[in-house]
Amino acid sequence: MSSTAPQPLPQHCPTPRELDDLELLLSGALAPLTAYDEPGSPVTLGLPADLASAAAFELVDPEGLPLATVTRDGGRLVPTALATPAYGPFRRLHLSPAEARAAYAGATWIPVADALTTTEVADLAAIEGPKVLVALTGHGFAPSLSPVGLIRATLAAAEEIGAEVIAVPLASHGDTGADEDLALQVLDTYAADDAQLPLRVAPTSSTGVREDLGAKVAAIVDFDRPPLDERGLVLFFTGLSGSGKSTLARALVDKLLEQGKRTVTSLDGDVVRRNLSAGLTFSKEDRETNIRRIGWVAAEIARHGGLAVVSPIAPFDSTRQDVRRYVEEAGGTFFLVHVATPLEECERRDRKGLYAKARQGLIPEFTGISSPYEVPEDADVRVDTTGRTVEDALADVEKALAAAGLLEV
Ligand SMILES: Nc1ncnc2c1ncn2[C@@H]1O[C@H](COP(=O)(O)OS(=O)(=O)O)[C@@H](OP(=O)(O)O)[C@H]1O
Ligand SMILES: Nc1ncnc2c1ncn2[C@@H]1O[C@H](COP(=O)(O)OP(=O)(O)O)[C@@H](O)[C@H]1O
Repeated sequence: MSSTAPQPLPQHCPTPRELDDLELLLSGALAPLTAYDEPGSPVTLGLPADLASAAAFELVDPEGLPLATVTRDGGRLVPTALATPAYGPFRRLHLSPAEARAAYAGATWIPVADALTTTEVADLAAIEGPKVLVALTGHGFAPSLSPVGLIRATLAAAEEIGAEVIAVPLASHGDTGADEDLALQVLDTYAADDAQLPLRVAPTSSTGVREDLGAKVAAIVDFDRPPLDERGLVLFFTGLSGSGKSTLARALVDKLLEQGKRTVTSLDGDVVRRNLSAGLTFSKEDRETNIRRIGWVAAEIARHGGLAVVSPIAPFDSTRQDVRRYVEEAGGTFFLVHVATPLEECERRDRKGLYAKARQGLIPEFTGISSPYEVPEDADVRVDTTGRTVEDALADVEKALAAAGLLEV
């Protein structure tokens, strides 16, 4: 007897940008777009190689909840809703165009992509009739505030204006022109024939903290985006084995603890491999897993305004970029220190005798010998420790941190 049980569809968890797109495709907010990968549209879906030719698959959220099935129609990837996420702050404000029109038809529709100033609040309060502030909370669209910060700031302004607030997670697609066009299209869908105002803030500009904010809005902005030197910070030391990462990181951590201004979490490469990453090898895949784990923990520390000092080899550029993204998405600052001590000096030091073993072929895939190290081109500071004292080399890092307004040691 042959089994005829249907095979479950393969699953894929999209990026935060693609998840925002999914919500708007399904709610009708991106009309006339109803699918990913329409010709000429920035609303695309990246798929792993194993799904590149799958006829159908499921999109799941990061917790594994199936949100939609996707089928192919020519080159288009057409989603059909399975579930609507019921969680997330201010979910009740995520109205589809149909829901929003049922509630607020006849209003003036006002897109908001940053905290509103007192002048803007006064101008908007002077507009006659009902008003709806449309907070554009999608991934990367309003980069000066987090999505929840933007909604909180908009709600505070709305109280003074006498307006309603809805949240529309329109994401940035990395192209200002395309972003503005999509914003216009989305607003047209919500406003239909009602009055609407143009978008005031260039969507992808990081405007920093705006001047002239009312007290309530300013307090929300301060909480959401504290000054640089109070924000979460991840100091990421990368470099060859023996370059001096741990020594510099440890010296810095000690100074910070003596100073007593901030709490510090240290995630040293060797130490992490004995606990968080126990059992991982030095294959490319396992190294990437190791660095992403470190990055994930460091980003959570940054989310709470903490300071994490991490010092793995982290030989691959793309994984370092992933960590930068995790940290920045958590509202923290990522600061990359390349401990650029040359291989010859690291090998001369050979503190643990590993280079000698690697040269004899006793340790496979050894960084710098039989496994690559991709030199970072995005380092905030580069330090070659050859012939220098620890204090002297560390001073370069401290100067760069101070110059960036991040930390005074
Ligand atoms: N094959 C191979 N290649 C490189 N390094 C090796 C290897 N095997 C063991 N070790 C020891 O492990 C430490 C590096 O671990 P990391 O977690 O920092 O490496 S990675 O970021 O995952 O590439 C590294 O420690 P550090 O000297 O502190 O860098 C080495 O002591
Ligand atoms: N200026 C310097 N900064 C950091 N380490 C130095 C310096 N000069 C010499 N060293 C020595 O280099 C070695 C670096 O080892 P370590 O800090 O464990 O490197 P890594 O963590 O990159 O593997 C230590 O023995 C340290 O004493």
